[in-house]
Amino acid sequence: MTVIALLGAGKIGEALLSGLLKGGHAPGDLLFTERYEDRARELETRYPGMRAVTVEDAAKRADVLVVAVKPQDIEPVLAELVPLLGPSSLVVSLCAGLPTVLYERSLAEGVPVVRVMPNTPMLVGEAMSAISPGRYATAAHVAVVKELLSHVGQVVEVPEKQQDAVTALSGSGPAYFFYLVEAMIDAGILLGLPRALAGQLIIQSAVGAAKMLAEGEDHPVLLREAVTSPAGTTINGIRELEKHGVRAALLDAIEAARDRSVELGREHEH
Ligand SMILES: NC(=O)C1=CN([C@@H]2O[C@H](COP(=O)(O)OP(=O)(O)OC[C@H]3O[C@@H](n4cnc5c(N)ncnc54)[C@H](OP(=O)(O)O)[C@@H]3O)[C@@H](O)[C@H]2O)C=CC1
Ligand SMILES: O=C(O)[C@@H]1CCC=N1
Repeated sequence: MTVIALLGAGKIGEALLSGLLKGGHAPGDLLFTERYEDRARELETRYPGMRAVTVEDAAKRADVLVVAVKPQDIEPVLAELVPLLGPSSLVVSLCAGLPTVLYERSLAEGVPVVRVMPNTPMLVGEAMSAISPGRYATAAHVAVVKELLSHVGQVVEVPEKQQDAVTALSGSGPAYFFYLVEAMIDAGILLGLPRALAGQLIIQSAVGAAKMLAEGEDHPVLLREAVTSPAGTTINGIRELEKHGVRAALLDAIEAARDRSVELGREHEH
């Protein structure tokens, strides 16, 4: 089985480890590095068989090194990796905004790098991951990464220049859905429903709507129209959403997220 080492096991790193375990990956083939002992012990306890290792060990033993630190923390990680990696290594970066060229400039010549933007639904095997090979990554490297990520959800390959937009849409996307659900549960509270009931009503509605969308039988516009009866309740709700500019707010929000991804890349240009 492919040995995977995660450099930085925070939220997305843990989601990947947990998703791979659920997908049948052997815990002994999953390694991770962590800055703090306490976090390392916490993960080892939560996922028996999985081991915290040093960066050196990770580089020696892993077929795939997955970088999952915050973009702001990348420099020391790269500095540690420089003497450890060569063309037979494979680096997968999950970091928002960081281009493959940043790695290629720092690491030894020929080290293959694949940039990936996943999302946290990896935890439940429903990730959307977009992958882009860097300069030294071959079709075989791409196939390895695709296979790996296919255990935790869907995978698409995109040109690297689309990764900032992808990050804004599917990388950050789950947060926007959670935010909407949270706001709708509050609306239930406003209308006098108990919180647990409001939660159940909205979450199951979200699951049902997501399933209809995923089955792809109809365009979202048609699905929405089918709920919107003439002179009914839904159109009154929609009028308020339009009045408050929710569509424009979503366009602006996702554009702002894209801009931040571009900025994160620029902050590490030099
Ligand atoms: N969260 C998400 O939904 C997504 C995140 N990403 C990307 O994944 C990366 C991680 O994000 P996220 O998981 O949210 O962030 P977290 O801060 O939760 O995770 C990063 C982890 O890396 C650890 N770390 C930092 N430096 C080192 C180091 N030198 N060696 C070992 N571990 C280190 C951090 O420790 P400490 O806590 O001590 O700082 C932390 O546990 C980011 O680059 C982000 O852009 C991509 C897609 C989705
Ligand atoms: O907020 C972030 O920067 C990360 C990248 C995509 C989702 N979370």
